[in-house]
Amino acid sequence: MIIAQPLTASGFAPFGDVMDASGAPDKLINAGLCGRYHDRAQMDFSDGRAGISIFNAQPRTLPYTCDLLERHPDGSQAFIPMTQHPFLVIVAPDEDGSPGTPQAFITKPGQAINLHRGTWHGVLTPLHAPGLFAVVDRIGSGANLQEHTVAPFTVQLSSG
Ligand SMILES: NC(=O)N[C@@H](O)C(=O)O
Ligand code: NI
Repeated sequence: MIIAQPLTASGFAPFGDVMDASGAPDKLINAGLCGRYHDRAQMDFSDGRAGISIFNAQPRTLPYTCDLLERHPDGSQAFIPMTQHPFLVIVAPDEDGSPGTPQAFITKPGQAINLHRGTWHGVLTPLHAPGLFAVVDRIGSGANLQEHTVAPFTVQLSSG
């Protein structure tokens, strides 16, 4: 059983970026009526181009069982929730081309993530309906997908 930890930029740094509107904005724009949290994610594509898609994903129940991790060798992948619902993020370090020990995070409402290119992760895992997300990732040739079956593990939100 893996207990999901609150998502923080520092905790997630080995895997990707956390984007949100917390703290002071980097810029005030639009006559001071809008805070811009500027350039908060490192997009990276080996070729092709960046594309924006909308995902409508089925919510999962907890405890969540994961038996597959994947990664995108040719590009980063950002998941930007279109609701205030928290969602589950499962990632793992690479160990000689295979996923190492997985880690799970639970987002706070309003947090978005950008998985760095090649980061092992579980597929998008909403916990509440609607599971609506804007997704920014690579549009290009080839599958840009490496999947790895893992020994099934379960994820829960807290030990309580
Ligand atoms: N398949 C797809 O576009 N999405 C996955 O990569 C995912 O991480 O959810
Ligand atoms: Ni993915």
